[in-house]
Amino acid sequence: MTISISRPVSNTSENDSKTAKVRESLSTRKAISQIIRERVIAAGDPFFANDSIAHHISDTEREELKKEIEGKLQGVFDSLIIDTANDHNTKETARRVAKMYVDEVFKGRYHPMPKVTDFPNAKELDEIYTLGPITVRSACSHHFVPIVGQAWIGIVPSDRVIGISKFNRIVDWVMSRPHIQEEAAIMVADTIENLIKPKGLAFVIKAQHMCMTWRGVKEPETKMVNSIVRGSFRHDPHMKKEFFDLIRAHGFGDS
Ligand SMILES: Nc1nc2c(ncn2[C@@H]2O[C@H](COP(=O)(O)OP(=O)(O)OP(=O)(O)O)[C@@H](O)[C@H]2O)c(=O)[nH]1
Repeated sequence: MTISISRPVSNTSENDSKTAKVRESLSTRKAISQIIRERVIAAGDPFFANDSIAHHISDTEREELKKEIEGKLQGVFDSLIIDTANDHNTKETARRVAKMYVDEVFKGRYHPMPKVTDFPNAKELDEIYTLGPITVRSACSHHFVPIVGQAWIGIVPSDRVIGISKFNRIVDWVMSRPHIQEEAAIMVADTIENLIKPKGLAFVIKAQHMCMTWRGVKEPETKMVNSIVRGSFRHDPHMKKEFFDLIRAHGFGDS
């Protein structure tokens, strides 16, 4: 008796060519960071560490970008000779750090600005109001370690006002990028100015840089303070003084 066993017919040369095509497309497919970078360059937009590139990235691409960053960070941990395959503490660290960069500490680069509703300045208020302290969290561009501090805002409104919580949201969004403090202050001031075009705008930031406390000179006390004054705060010394007196009364200068 002859028993015949039927097997699926395997067309080896056809399969080989399919595999080759998949390999080729994987090897020639651009990394998502490259696709986004080319888009940003084509638009003529800057992409320094403290620039937002959120408007060039879709939600799906952001997820893909995190995967790419995770792979690259894994390479860093491999080069640091950490046994991430067996060390229960660092097994998922590449994924965690990629997510932390894109969705949390640097979300001001990859996520759009929070929605800000503005209202008419119905009573035509043209006195100073101040807001603070606003907790500031950022990271320095030089070492990628935290900058932590406080900020105060002074406004003399024109015809539009925004809800006060939106100032905290804007500060958080702008600061959530790698920065140097001087440029961060200018960027926050520019963002607020573009939104409500106030008659006067003051922004003061006081922060401690972990690149100076945790490493380097290891100086635990030094804080950097810088201020931006525009419009009526710049032209009128009495208004400027009133602003600084007001924020001093609300904690600026206490430590
Ligand atoms: N102007 C300014 N400098 C900053 C800021 N954040 C960090 N720095 C400083 O940037 C400098 C970078 O200096 P480098 O000499 O390139 O780096 P480094 O050799 O690691 O320097 P050290 O920190 O002195 O060890 C350091 O002195 C930091 O203290 C900031 O927001 N503004």
